[in-house]
Amino acid sequence: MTETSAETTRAGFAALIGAPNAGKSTLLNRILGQKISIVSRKVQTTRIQVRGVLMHGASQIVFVDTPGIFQPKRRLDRAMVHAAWSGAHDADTVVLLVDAQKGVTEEVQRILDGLKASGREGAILALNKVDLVKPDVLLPLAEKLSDTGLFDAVFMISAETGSGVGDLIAEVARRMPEGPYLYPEDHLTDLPERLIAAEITREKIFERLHDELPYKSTVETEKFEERPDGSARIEQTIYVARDGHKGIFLGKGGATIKDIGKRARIEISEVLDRPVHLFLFVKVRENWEDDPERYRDWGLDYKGGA
Ligand SMILES: Nc1nc2c(ncn2[C@@H]2O[C@H](COP(=O)(O)OP(=O)(O)OP(=O)(O)O)[C@@H](O)[C@H]2O)c(=O)[nH]1
Repeated sequence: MTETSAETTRAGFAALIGAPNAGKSTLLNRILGQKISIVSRKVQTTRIQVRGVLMHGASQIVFVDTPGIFQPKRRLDRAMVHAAWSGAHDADTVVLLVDAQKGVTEEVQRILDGLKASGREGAILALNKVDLVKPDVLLPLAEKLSDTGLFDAVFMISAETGSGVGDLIAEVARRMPEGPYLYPEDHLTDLPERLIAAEITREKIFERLHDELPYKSTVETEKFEERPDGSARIEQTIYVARDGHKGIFLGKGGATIKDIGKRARIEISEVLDRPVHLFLFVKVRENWEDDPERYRDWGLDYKGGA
């Protein structure tokens, strides 16, 4: 090696895997200290692999936030699960996040089986949401999971409060392979800003509308213009599956869409760190879930869902 710097640099990929709602997005947002991955109380809100880059000492960790792994039924679901597993497969380190309150559910068991089948050893186990459970529940759960032989480190964390997260990061950093940095040091995410903006609007839709409707819609940033005054002009379309859904998204006198737009604009402007003018449109596009183009936009493999 011709390394001349005093300290050896390390860089690699860490995949966060877990059942839907385990807290992957919350953890990633806490680690990176900025909102980049959509968080919602509803399951399966992460459709794309969001990468965040963290510098920790001389280590650069590229985090991959995978869609929750669940039993897939529809094509889109299958593509998401496929993306989650390939994220884990390509990573240098895998962190399995388990909701300590729920314990080893059927979904968790399926992931354990998948990990075992992949032949991967030495994953990191992070028992999350420890703020919600008593210590006497945690220890037996940690033991039960350790007995699988799949993990060589266990952490008890709360992605919500940050407790234990520092130790987890230090361990991930330690496991990164030696090598040059993969991204510039100040690089936070390789998600293009237009995609971040679309994810934020999608999150506001989830907050404002309930039941199945948000799942049956998608948001795309159609135009993203930097203006001379330093602000950004963003046009987004919310695609809905049926004409009947359009009215619900618009609301009485356009009240619903206005509210979604206002909340989204405030947050997009915060995250992008400049004033934002946001224009939202609602359009019907039947079968948007079966359009290969959309899958590419989300970083998913259309055939992965075949
Ligand atoms: N009390 C508590 N709640 C948490 C913690 N971590 C996550 N949550 C909550 O759990 C819910 C799910 O969190 P997400 O981060 O969206 O979960 P996810 O694993 O990314 O979910 P998918 O996108 O569906 O795969 C949210 O309501 C979070 O606020 C924690 O440590 N403590």
